[in-house]
Parts: sequence; structure tokens; C-alpha cells
Amino acid sequence: MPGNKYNGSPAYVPGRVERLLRERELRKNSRAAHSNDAADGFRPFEFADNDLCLREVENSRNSHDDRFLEGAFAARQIEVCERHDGRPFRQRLLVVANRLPVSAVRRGEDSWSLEMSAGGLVTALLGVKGFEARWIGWAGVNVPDKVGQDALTDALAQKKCIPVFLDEEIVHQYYNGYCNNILWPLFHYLGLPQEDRLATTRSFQSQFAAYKKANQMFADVVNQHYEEGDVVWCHDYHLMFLPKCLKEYNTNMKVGWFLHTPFPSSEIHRTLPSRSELLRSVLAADLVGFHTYDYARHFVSACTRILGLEGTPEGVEDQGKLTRVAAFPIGIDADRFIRALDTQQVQVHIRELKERFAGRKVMLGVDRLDMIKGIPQKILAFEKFLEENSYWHDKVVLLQIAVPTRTDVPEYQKLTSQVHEIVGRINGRFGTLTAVPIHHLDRSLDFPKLCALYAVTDVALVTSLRDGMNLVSYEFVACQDAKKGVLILSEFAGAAQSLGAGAILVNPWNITEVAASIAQALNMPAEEREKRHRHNYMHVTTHTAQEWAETFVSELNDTVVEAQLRTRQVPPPLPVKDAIEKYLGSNNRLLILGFNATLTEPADTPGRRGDQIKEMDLKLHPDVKEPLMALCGDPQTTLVILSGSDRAVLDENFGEYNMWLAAENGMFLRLTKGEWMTTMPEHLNMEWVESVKHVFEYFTERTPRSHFEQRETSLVWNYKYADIEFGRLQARDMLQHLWTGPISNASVDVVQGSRSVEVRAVGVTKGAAIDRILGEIVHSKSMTTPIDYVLCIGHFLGKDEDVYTFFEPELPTDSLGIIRTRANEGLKNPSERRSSLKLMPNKSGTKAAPVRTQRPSPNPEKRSNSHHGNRSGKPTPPEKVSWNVLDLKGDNYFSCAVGRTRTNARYLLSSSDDVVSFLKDLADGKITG
Ligand SMILES: O=P(O)(O)OC[C@H]1O[C@H](O[C@H]2O[C@H](CO)[C@@H](O)[C@H](O)[C@H]2O)[C@H](O)[C@@H](O)[C@@H]1O
Ligand SMILES: O=c1ccn([C@@H]2O[C@H](COP(=O)(O)OP(=O)(O)O)[C@@H](O)[C@H]2O)c(=O)[nH]1
Repeated sequence: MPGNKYNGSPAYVPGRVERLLRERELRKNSRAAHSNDAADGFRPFEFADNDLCLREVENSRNSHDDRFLEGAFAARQIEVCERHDGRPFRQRLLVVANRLPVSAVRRGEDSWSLEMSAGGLVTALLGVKGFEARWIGWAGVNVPDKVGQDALTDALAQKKCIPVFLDEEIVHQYYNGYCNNILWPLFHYLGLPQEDRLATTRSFQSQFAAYKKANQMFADVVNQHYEEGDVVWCHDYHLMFLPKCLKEYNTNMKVGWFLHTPFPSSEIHRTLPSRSELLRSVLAADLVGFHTYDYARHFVSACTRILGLEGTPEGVEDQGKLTRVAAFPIGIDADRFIRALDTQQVQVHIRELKERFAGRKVMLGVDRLDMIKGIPQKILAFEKFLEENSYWHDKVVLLQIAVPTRTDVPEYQKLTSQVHEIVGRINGRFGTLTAVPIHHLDRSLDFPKLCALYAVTDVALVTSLRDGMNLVSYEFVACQDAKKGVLILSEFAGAAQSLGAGAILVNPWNITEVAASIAQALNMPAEEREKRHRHNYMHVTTHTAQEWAETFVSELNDTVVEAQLRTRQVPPPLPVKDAIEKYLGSNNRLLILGFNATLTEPADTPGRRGDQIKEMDLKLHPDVKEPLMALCGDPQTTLVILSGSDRAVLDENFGEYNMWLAAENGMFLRLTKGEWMTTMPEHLNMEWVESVKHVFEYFTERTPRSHFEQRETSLVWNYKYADIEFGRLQARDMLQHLWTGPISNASVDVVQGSRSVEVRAVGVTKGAAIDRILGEIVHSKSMTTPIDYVLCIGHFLGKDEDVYTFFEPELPTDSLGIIRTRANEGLKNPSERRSSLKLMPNKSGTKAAPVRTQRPSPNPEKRSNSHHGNRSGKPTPPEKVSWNVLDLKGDNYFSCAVGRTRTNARYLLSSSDDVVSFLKDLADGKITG
């Protein structure tokens, strides 16, 4: 028997939130135990700037081991079991980022010195302790020779870093080009640069090719170092291609991807030429993380709008595979800053700064010299403040630290000159012989100097035009517990979501507003400063980098557990070999095939707003003609196309074959050699049609690119080509209106598809119709032996999946919610219906379904309205089939859903291509696999 729901109910498994809460508790307890150890003079993790904090002091009592031993936490259980020797082990974390935490400087042929890299990503990850971590990345330097590469590899190994060697050309096209000239500005809402088609190095295509190549090089290195059970955490926009490359190596690798920049609105992402490929590659990861809910929302929306995938509160779903998407706001290692303030080195700097700027309020900006940081706008706002507040001219100074970055990219070079020009002008305008209002430094500061600066600052000015998070604002707050200075913070920095309540939030583009905020900050009463600071300080000291990393890794582990649980609920793929063998060994076979998405040409991008005109005109898959012809030419095989489409569509596509066509979900039937007849249940109430049509017309008019189809027994409103979010809202609105109005008392079923709303007369389902269809076939073929093989393949709506269960030889209990219904039993209660279908043993002792088939009683009203009739043109008297029509010998039944994983079918095929290839083998009697 197949391994889906027919196998009984699984043991209790805690839900995701329950598991994550337990994990969080374990972490808290573990941390408490560590802080007790520290109080006893025992420090479980050592931090030293020169050690980059990647090394953890070995500790036999390390509670991380205990976590792995914690039996209740499913992810850990799996980890432990994965080890061949059964011993517990500490999970390794492979951090993969473009930049290593150190940049290498060559001192000789085989000697290197390592310097700390700048930037928020490095700072944040250095704040993470307690993992058995390895950092894989580029050392920021070209090393063409083997001697140099070996020496650098050794030097980096001391710091638990592993280099990826990128040559100059790749760095130019991948890092300067695709990453920093295309993705970076786009993700920060600065748009795409003009493509320079004359210079090959500046074409999107060549830069994207280099980007993919570089990502593959990162993947190669990860793969060399990967050990079973490791967690691989990919970082940032440089490595959007990496999750896909890694999963290609090993589908079992646990892969997380985190974006440190904003993810822009899907309207912005849409402009990127490689938009779909990048999204798909990221979706290969198990968990995708962003700093804020907004970025996560934008990403999901890009996947729905651009790729046509399903966005759920959990993430993005593609053919049953879920990529979890969530927000994980980063933090800093606040303690490191707080501790530093007490060091002698920092205290000396603080004294110097206080002396140097005595009598003046200090305003501070610390940014990489990047256009996203809004440095020109900040300085212009400061100028406006000086213009409007002459009192402050000699009483305030703005210290702007502008750390040089990406200096090979022309846009960054232009920015440097622009900033110098503005600073020079303002200093010329407001400076005196002894003092200037702006101190601008084009360089980075070491950690003690930076801490001292943060500590003496009265007002920090963070005016990023867009910023993933902005850790400078966090660091400033951490160093301000004595002074309680004011933070002016751009509302476009991710940090505005967390520090928004304590900071003065500004729109950095509004120079007047920023100037006014400077005045407000400088004049703020101590009590208000204190209150605001408390709020921010609490946040910064509790939402740390450590917390961030632990949460991410814990969710990544859990996502994999969740995926395994989900996979168990997904039916297995169609056992092609078995299905063909059983087909060949049978004498009277019935094949029921759907049409749309089962036998049609695959759409370019399924689910996406594609070429509406082309797609709406359903066309048979070009390769299916031959096998179909062969199958329906076999006298031992009966082929039925069972579709929601109307008669004309089936006529057009299948007219030339010798088969049965069942249109409108089986309400109309014909042998291709004969005429259409109706199989509709008698007294089908269709009085609701006009009022529902009125509603459908209304919504079609108001929902661009939606359309509706009127069929004999149903009305379908389809919004597949409309804006997906708007379509969903409209559908909700429509349903609400229908339920309370036109169909409140009507005898109809409403069937919600993923992008459609269908209203049908009660009893119109494929499962209900198949009973009558079968009766007609048995009668027409004058069958004398039972059908001993049924294959039913389709991409059917949930409601129509009753056709799969109709043939189940051993139906489970009613708890499944699916009942083998017969439309003409519509008025009976479920228990009666079930009992009327009790399975009876046949001669061979196996079970067979007695189709007490009543030949279709044509609906006279319908027949007079149509040109079609049944073969005799007369109503056929009801007639019972007295022998067992079906004898499936238990297992000669294959129900198979196409491209759906939540299904009642026993098996799956993923696309119409797979269906076609299977039908080819079936027709050829070719047993493969
Ligand atoms: O490595 P570079 O090209 O020199 O750039 C430095 C880093 O800049 C970006 O930092 C971001 O990460 C921070 C931490 O999450 C966040 O606070 C900030 O808003 C971002 O801009 C970039 O994302 C990193 O990859 C770079 O290393
Ligand atoms: O001279 C400097 C100035 C800044 N930084 C660090 O650079 C990081 C900047 O991170 P942020 O998130 O603010 O922005 P990013 O530069 O990553 O975009 C902060 O941790 C700063 O401490 C530094 O190492 N040296």
C-alpha cells in the first residue's frame, strides 16, 4: 500500500511554535548556567578582538552538547542519530559570506598579516559565540600564486577562516559590478544603472555570469569542508545563487540564507533582468531571513508576483516544498561595547575628546562612504540648522566618520568628491580661524577610538536613505548609558523598527525636518533624554547578535524537521514500473485522464501571469498524441477524458481519438464516435445562475485581466492573470457577497481554486459523475467481464478529488471527509450513502465495488435546449448492473495527482511532461526504472 494517509494516524508531534519555545527555554537555561560559571571565575567563551571571537574555549561541561542530547527536541534527535557511531556531537556552523572578518595584507612571498574588516555584517557575526564556527569567504585580495594561497590558507586557518580565492577579473565583474553596482543600489531603491552595452564588463549579462561563477566557487569551497550535520548559513546579496548550488551538491545540506540589506518592493525587484533566477536560487534554501517583517513581506510578494508561487504566512510554497521566510532582526554584542568603556585605553580617548571639544555639543555620524547612508543630505541638513540657529554656531560640532568603501566602483568615487565639496563649502561659510563646524574623516577608526567617540557624543545622526538595519545606531546606544544622548534616526533604516520609540525618527530626504530635529535634540530636556535612552538601551542590550544567530540557527534546524514531517504527508511518486506491469497483466482497463495541466502543454512559468491569450486557449501537449492514439486503439483499454472544460474544447482537442469525453466535470458525455448526452442528475436546480452571473460580471469589470466562463452546470470566475493580491481580495469580497445574497438559499457548492471561484449546482463533481459515466460505458460496451485495472490521473480541484476515492477498494473511515458519493443519492445522509456502497466479496475473494449503476437519466429540459442528445435520443430507463463492475484485485488501482501535493490521490506526478512520458511507456509496454 502507498505510504500516505491510508497508513493510519502518526504519533503526536509538537507543532513548530511549541518546538521553538522549548528550544528557546533550553537556550535561556544554558545561558544562565554559563553566567553562573562566569560568576565562579569560569568564562565559557573567550572574546579577544585579535582572535576574532570565532574560537570557543573547549569546555566539557558545555551546555550546547546538552542541547543536542535533549531528547525532546526533534531536530537535535535527528542530529544525534545521524552520527554513525551514535555519539552526540556539537553542530558546526559554516558561515559563508563574501567578506571574511579579516582582510589579508601581503607582507612577503609567504607571509601575511590580517586586519579586521569593516562593516555591520562582520561586527554582528563577531558578536556571535558558542558555535563551532568556520567562516568561509573572500579575503579581499587577489592571490594568483600557489605559494601565497597556501600561506594565506594557513594563516586564516588559525582564525578558523577558510578562503575563497577570486581572481581580479571575477572580483571586478562579480563584486564591483553585479553586487555593488547593480544589486546594492537596486535593493536600496536607487534603481538600476544604465547598462553599458559597448563595454562588455558593464553588461548585465557578463556581470551576472561572473556572479554565478563566483557563487559556484564559494559552493565548491563549502562542499570541500562540509561535514554531515553541519549548518550552512549563507549571507547577503553577494550569495543569492549559493543556496541553489549547495542543494545541487547535497539536498540534505541544511542551508539558511540571510539578507543584510533591505529587500525592496516587488515593483523594484521586477526591474532586474535576472529577477526570477535569483529568487528561485534563494528559494532553494530551507530558511530565508531578513532584518524586518517588511523585507520578508516584499520577498514573498516578489515570489508570488514574479514567479507565480504561493505565499503563505510561513513562507513560499512551490509544488509542496516550503521555503520558510521570516524576520530575524540582528543585534550587536552590547556587552563588548559596555566593557570597552571601562578600559583604560578608551578612557584616555574619552578625556582627549572632551578636552578637544570642550564647550561644544558633539554631533556624530559614522558611516561607510556609501550613497545609501545619506551623507550629503545629512550635511545639508546640518547647514540648514546652522543657517537657522546662529546661537549654536560656535557651540556645536559635527564629526563625520566616512569609512572608504568599494572604492573601485565609479559611483563611490563620485560620492567622495561630492561630500568633500559640500563639507568644504559649509566649513568655509561657518568656520572661524580657530574652529570649523564639520570635522570630516575619510578613514576608519579602531575599536577603542570608536567607543570613545560614541561615549562623548550628544547627538548621533543616522540619516540613511535606506539601510538594512544600521548597527551604528545600536553601538551608539550601547555606549551612552552615562551621557544619555539623543539618536536621530532615519525611518528608512531597519533599526527604526526597533529603536523607533526612543529615537527621533526623520525622513532623511526632508532636510527641513532633519534640521528641526537637530534643534530638538540639542535642546531636549534631560528627563526626556533619559526616558528615550532607557527604551533604546533595553532593546540593544537584550536583542543581541548572539540571540539573533541562535534564533536563526534554531529555526533553520527546526525548518528541516518540519520539512521532513511535511514530506511524510505527501504521497509518493507514481510507481511507474508497477503501474505498467499491472496494466500489462490486466484484461479490461479503464484510464481516466484530466485535461488541463494533465495533458496540456506546460506553461512557461506555471502560475505566473503569462501570455493570457496563448494560455487560455488550452492546447494538447504535442508529445501526447502518439501514446494517446495507441492507448485508445487497444480494445482492452477504455479511455475517458474527464475535464471541467466544456464540450467544444474537448471536441476540438480529442475529436480524432476513439475515447470517451466527459465535459463539465462529467455532466456531459460522449464516445467520440457518438453524440453528446447529458449525465446530469435530474432536477438539477439552476435558478441561481442569473444572479450569480450578475455578480461575476460585476467583479470581472472591476478586476483587470480576470474573466468568467459560463457552463451548463457551473459558473467559474478566474483571476489567474490578474494582480494576485488584488484578485484574492476581490475573491474574498465576492464570496462574502455571494454567501449573504444570491446563493444564501440556493442548492449550490462554491469551489475555491487557488485563483478561481466556481459556483456549481449541488452534486456536480467528478466523483459523483463517474458513477453514471461508468454505467454508460459498461452498457455501451456490453462489458461482460469486470474492469480489473483503473488508472486515474488529473490536476483536479479538491472538490473533484472524490473521483480518486470513488475507486478506493478499502475506504478508510468518514474522518477523511471524503465519501464515495453518488449524485442521485444527494439527499441521503452520509451513513446511508456509505452503507449503500458496502464492498462485497467477489468470486475470487477480493473486494469489488458494486456499481449499482443506474444508466444516466437525461435531463429533458437540458436536452431540448441543446442540439445534442443521447444515442437513441430517448430517455433510457434506469437499469441495474447486476454483476460487479470493478474487480481491482486490491492493488490494480493507481490514482495520481499532477502538480499537487495536498491530495487524496495515492501518488503524484509533478507535471504534464511527466504524465506524457509515463503514457508513452505505458503505450509501448516499456517497463523502466
Ligand atoms: O563588505 P563591503 O562591501 O565593504 O560592505 C560592508 C558591509 O555592508 C553591508 O552591511 C549591511 O549589514 C549590516 C548588518 O546586518 C546592516 O546593519 C547594514 O544595514 C547593511 O548595510 C553589507 O550588507 C555587508 O555584506 C557588507 O559586508
Ligand atoms: O571606523 C569604523 C567605523 C565603523 N565601523 C563599523 O562598521 C559597522 C557599520 O555597520 P552598519 O550596520 O551601521 O552599516 P554597514 O556599513 O554594514 O552598511 C559598525 O559595526 C561599525 O562599528 C568600523 O568598524 N570602523
